[in-house]
Amino acid sequence: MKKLCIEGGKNLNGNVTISGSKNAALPILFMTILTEEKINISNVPNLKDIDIALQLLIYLGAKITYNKTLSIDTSFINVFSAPYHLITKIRASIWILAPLLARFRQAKIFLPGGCQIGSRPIDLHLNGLIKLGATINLKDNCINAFVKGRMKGKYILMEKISVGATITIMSAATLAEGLTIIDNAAREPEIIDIAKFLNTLGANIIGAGSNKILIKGVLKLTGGNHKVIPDRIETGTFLVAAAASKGFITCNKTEPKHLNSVLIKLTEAGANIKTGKDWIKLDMRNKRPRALNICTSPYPGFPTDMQAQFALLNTIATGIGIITETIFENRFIYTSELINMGAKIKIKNNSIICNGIPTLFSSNVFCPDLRASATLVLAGCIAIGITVVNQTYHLFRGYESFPNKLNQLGANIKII
Ligand SMILES: CC(=O)N[C@H]1[C@@H](OP(=O)(O)OP(=O)(O)OC[C@H]2O[C@@H](n3ccc(=O)[nH]c3=O)[C@H](O)[C@@H]2O)O[C@H](CO)[C@@H](O)[C@@H]1O
Ligand SMILES: C=C(OP(=O)(O)O)C(=O)O
Repeated sequence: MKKLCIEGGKNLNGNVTISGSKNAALPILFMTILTEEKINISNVPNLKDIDIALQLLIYLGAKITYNKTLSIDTSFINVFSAPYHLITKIRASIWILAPLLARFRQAKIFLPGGCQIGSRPIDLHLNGLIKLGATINLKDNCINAFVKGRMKGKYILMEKISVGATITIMSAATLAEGLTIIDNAAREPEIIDIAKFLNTLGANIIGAGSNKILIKGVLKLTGGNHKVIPDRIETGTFLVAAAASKGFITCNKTEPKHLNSVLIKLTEAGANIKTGKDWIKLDMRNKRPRALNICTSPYPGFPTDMQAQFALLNTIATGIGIITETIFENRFIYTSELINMGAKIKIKNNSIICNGIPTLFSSNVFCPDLRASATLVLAGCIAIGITVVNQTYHLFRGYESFPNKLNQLGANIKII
């Protein structure tokens, strides 16, 4: 596995172009199964997770070509089960289940993979499908699902807000008979993008972005074109890169509206922020951040996927900051690596208390998950000395050209 060797002590300054959203592109790719007609998708990020999703589609029989835009033709799909070695590599593979079930009335998949940041059950996905009429058997980590005829629209009250389960139910309900109402739905921008994509194909979805989504099932979807939204978590990560390194950055091709809660916290930390239609500028030159208190929550709250990056900001801030994680129960594994770099962090229940110090020192660190990987790379960029970042598999799952983009901002990262 690749390692990164980082010479630290750098200010990160300049312009960065934000890639398409991983967490919007992945479900959209699997939803191409819902139609027999050709679909063109642009702004798909070049990531390991996307490669795996495409391999899964190809395994099922899809024909895929790429020329700046991904063209996907799923009319040839004739396999309804997916292989263990692919499905278990990514969390997003769960989203193959509902489209197969909706179009072919059957699917067989293993439990999905993804970041090990908690137990991450899939009960809400499966219960949603069962409510819509599917029969599901779960045995030996394998899900066997089938349905007689079309699924039937229902009122579904989500007992917990889940991005993934909201997407599964939207997907199934699109081709179901009658009206489905998802109450207490996730409100993330990725959900809005998915609804926009499905509506382009002829679906009838309203309310995405609110906590109640109404889906009137249609018999068939057509083909169409879609451009994936910018990656708000990649944007937030680069803003933290500049804020933690006393830098000045412009993130281009992004969507400032999707980052409200993150921008509020960066401003509270002392950053000077300006936004335009598709750009965000952050200036933190000659300033140490002020420590922040943060509590993660579903959108529009502060994203759990930005928790680790902001913990890094607190490590070198003035004062004491408390970050509380409410979404995943095991998302602080990376803190031991930051402590090895000198950070003063204590874990108490689902919070980390950080006493800011002026600088971190280099170390040999190991990446436990995706956002932690990016955080440890940024820590290496600002620490004194040479940091070696090991286990970078997760980093390349979710960030396009991360070392290159950082090097263009003045970092010195070598892939070894
Ligand atoms: C590929 C992708 O888009 N991943 C994102 C997605 O993950 P993912 O879709 O897995 O996250 P969810 O929103 O579903 O999870 C939220 C909470 O609900 C729980 N839960 C979820 C499903 C279920 O059936 N039962 C259940 O109990 C989870 O364990 C977690 O505690 O949203 C998370 C929350 O914003 C992000 O951190 C991930 O980056
Ligand atoms: C947790 C994440 O990804 P996944 O759900 O794919 O594991 C993430 O994107 O931060």
